Amino acid sequence: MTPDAVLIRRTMEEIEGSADAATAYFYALLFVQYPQLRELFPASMDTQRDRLFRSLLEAVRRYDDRAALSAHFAALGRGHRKYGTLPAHYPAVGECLMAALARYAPASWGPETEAAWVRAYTAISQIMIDAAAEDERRAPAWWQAEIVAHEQRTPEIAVITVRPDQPYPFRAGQYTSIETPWWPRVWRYYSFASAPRPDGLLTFHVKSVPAGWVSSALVHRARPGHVLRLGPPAGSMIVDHAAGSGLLCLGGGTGIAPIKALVEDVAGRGVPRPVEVFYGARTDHDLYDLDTLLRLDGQYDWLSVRPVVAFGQASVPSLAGQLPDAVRRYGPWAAYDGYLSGPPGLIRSGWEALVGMGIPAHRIRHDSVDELVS
Ligand SMILES: NC(=O)C1=CN([C@@H]2O[C@H](COP(=O)(O)OP(=O)(O)OC[C@H]3O[C@@H](n4cnc5c(N)ncnc54)[C@H](O)[C@@H]3O)[C@@H](O)[C@H]2O)C=CC1
Repeated sequence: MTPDAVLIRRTMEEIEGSADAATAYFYALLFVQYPQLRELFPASMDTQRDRLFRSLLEAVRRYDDRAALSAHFAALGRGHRKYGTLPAHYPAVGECLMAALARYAPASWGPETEAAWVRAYTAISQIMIDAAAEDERRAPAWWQAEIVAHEQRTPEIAVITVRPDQPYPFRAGQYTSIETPWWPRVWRYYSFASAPRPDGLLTFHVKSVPAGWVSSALVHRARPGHVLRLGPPAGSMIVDHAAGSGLLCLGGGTGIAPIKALVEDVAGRGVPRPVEVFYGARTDHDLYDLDTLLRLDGQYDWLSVRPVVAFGQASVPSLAGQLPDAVRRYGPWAAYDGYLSGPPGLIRSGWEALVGMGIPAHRIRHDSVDELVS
């Protein structure tokens, strides 16, 4: 570990217990000193506070892995364009961040620690600013997308199709951020439920969650004709077409959406390779996209789809129990690439199961668990 990383880690350890107070102080200071920045943030700051702290923790965790750090913050810099973030905003944020750290980590703060933080913050902001500037040359900061279809699959789940106002380039397995007209500046992440299509339309599977403003609005309020905003595509849960290995995919709940996109991607390549999909739901009523997946299963002999139902009697042929346990009953899987998509608990237990069955960690792909919960 570099000396800077040691100092930075110490600050974070000290601040961990009072992270909420420190982030609240940081934002209060920022909005008092720089009131013009307030309009870049949502009216309610609850989720935003957690995000900042998680982002700092992420930076600290990866501080000595420069390649991972750069990739993470470059994506964050591109993602910040949709908020209207400008290079001039970074020093203001840095100044208030240092003030919050100094106040809430007094034991580890001092000239040396401050210098280490300034170096780290300067490097990170430069990565974000450069990535945003480069992105500006080839892509808009956001896309407007009109809802063209809204299909209610269960009382909580809707399948929503939108038409972006400009071409939207992405890869199957990726996700984007969505803002609704009802909650300005509140963005949530959703995976694309299809591979890129010739008509340019994009589809998302949305489940309304308790206290989920964006998801509830998308499921219960949004209708064809409403216009959403989309951020840039992100995520690395994509198919490596250079490799010929099989794909072992675990999709839980609406987590089946990007898995379906991956299946379409493999089909579109026309190079058959084994794809084994385990589609999990709590009860068989929650298997809202089973018909589509079974249709694909019938169409392609390299694809196998197995529904897995955690609780209750199932009216369709399916496996019983939790997804990772069901996967363990089949195999061997060591030669497969693993894909995990669904609630954070499933990603964690699925990851352990796949590693336990011999798939190396670097061949297991999933999205950031932090982004899924926010
Ligand atoms: N790219 C991704 O990873 C995507 C993730 N999601 C996430 O998927 C979730 C979908 O929510 P719901 O449909 O309500 O899912 P859910 O709670 O109904 O669970 C879906 C499946 O995951 C299993 N599961 C849940 N917790 C588990 C655990 N701790 N260990 C093992 N298995 C577990 C359930 O048994 C079920 O088979 C949301 O959190 C959403 O953010 C949704 C779309 C894409």
